[in-house]
Amino acid sequence: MLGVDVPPLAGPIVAVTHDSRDVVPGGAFVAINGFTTRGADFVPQALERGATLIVAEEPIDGVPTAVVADDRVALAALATELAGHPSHDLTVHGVTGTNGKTTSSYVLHAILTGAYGEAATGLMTTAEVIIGSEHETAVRTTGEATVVQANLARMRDAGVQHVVLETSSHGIHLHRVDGTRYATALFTNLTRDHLDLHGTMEHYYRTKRKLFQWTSGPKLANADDEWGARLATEVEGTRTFGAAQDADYRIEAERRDGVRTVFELVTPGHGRLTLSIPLLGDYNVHNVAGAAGIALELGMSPEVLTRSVHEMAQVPGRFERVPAAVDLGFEVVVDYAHTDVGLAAVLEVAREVAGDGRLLCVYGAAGARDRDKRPKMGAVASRMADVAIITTDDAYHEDPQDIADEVMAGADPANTTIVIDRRAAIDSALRQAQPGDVVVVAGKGHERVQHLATGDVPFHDVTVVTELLASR
Ligand SMILES: CC(=O)N[C@H]1[C@@H](OP(=O)(O)OP(=O)(O)OC[C@H]2O[C@@H](n3ccc(=O)[nH]c3=O)[C@H](O)[C@@H]2O)O[C@H](CO)[C@@H](O)[C@@H]1O[C@H](C)C(=O)N[C@@H](C)C(=O)N[C@H](CCC(=O)O)C(=O)O
Ligand SMILES: Nc1ncnc2c1ncn2[C@@H]1O[C@H](COP(=O)(O)OP(=O)(O)OP(=O)(O)O)[C@@H](O)[C@H]1O
Repeated sequence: MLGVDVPPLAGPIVAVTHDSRDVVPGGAFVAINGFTTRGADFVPQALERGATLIVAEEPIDGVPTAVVADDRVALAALATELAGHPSHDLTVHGVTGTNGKTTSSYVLHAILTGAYGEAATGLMTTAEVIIGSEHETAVRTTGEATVVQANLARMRDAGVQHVVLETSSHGIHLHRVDGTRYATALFTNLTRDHLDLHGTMEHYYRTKRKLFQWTSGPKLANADDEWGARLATEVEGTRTFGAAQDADYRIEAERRDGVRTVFELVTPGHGRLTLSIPLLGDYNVHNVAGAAGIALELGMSPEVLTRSVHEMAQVPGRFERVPAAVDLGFEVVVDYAHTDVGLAAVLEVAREVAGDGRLLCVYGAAGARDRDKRPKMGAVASRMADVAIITTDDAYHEDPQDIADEVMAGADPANTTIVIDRRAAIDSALRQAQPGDVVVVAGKGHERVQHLATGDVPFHDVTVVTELLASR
């Protein structure tokens, strides 16, 4: 299976992992040569925990080792074999791109659920893993191969038929989806990101292109994105969606209808469809158009498609409206925007919804990464919101006050204050909100934990907002 001779084994391998802390007796440990540490250093721990097979790129002194050309390829091969190649029994839909993967994945999942029923569908995204009616919080966008294969196997065993798999470029590049057979592929867009892993945009693009090269069935790329347009010319059988005149699935006549968006999708096989979606923002029209295109390419009826997107639930933590606020006459929106660009996008849509009302924004910058964006976020919030409250995001090992001060450096003190405690900051915004106003709580979206130097604490913005409103 690994293409190498393995040392004699006492019995069959019962499990595989790349993390010595997760080794079980009778399991295999793949010692990965990581970016920061060497898995080989943890072989003694793996053996202590009962590993009966050690796999590595180099022989390990004194330990019978199965030497492989690529440790991550081997990890995926073992994981896929142990899970029994579950993707071969499923229809797997891959969604990739820099932005919009999670939202597009939810839309496609909603359409597939509308067509085949909840029990027949599954989803793996940044926000959640869904197996039929069961929802679990996800850890990564695209988990390790062991996680991907185990989840696919659970879905197969539960009777799921269609799985939407959000596929990050890390997932592709680090072989987390090797062994997964994709039936369809959707590409949302490509913008500057993850260059620490890829080095160049060209490498980033080529990594995402692999998903399309692996997929035999329907493939759809965003014609309004230069990389998407290129993808359509480079991978045979790829069709396009977007507002571009030559897009196969063309977006037209987009308009906002309260807290919904209505648009027309001009399709190659079913003429002009009118879609009404509970999502706002031009980018979400693109996310729906791509997912709708895949569904139609699969042969789904336009009626099922139209009904499914009309009735779809909100996407967790992506412009998620908190119902409890609506009764009080204002809107509270929880969003995952955690960069200046993301914040500007969400505030632009929120401003439209607010109309003559005021826009209040609670936000913060994460610790331990990308300090440049902090003052930029401060500037965006001050410019676009009427009232801005800087608070703590995931501070990690940093002092939240230091981060807030750096955000404040770009903000206008005339409309910005700092409230370090996130619950108190949200409470302050809610207390100031009047009927007609919109409060945006940005940064953590679907997340349920806040990472602080003092430890992890449970924190879920939607829950906190709901609790605070209930206690009024
Ligand atoms: C940058 C990146 O992707 N890093 C991944 C990489 O880490 P690494 O090479 O630094 O690992 P390492 O710390 O050097 O450790 C080497 C090996 O020793 C093992 N080890 C380590 C300690 C120990 O006690 N025992 C042990 O066995 C580790 O499990 C690992 O196998 O290999 C690890 C094992 O495969 C991954 O867990 C890790 O993902 C980290 C956690 C991560 O944060 N990844 C993010 C960036 C990511 O993948 N994000 C994308 C989404 C991107 C997006 O679209 O926004 C995602 O799909 O989630
Ligand atoms: N098609 C799109 N184009 C540009 N921006 C988008 C698009 N879709 C969503 N966004 C923005 O990106 C944010 C994250 O959206 P989403 O979670 O769907 O993307 P993602 O690619 O899955 O990112 P992540 O994996 O970090 O969740 C949204 O809150 C929105 O501000």
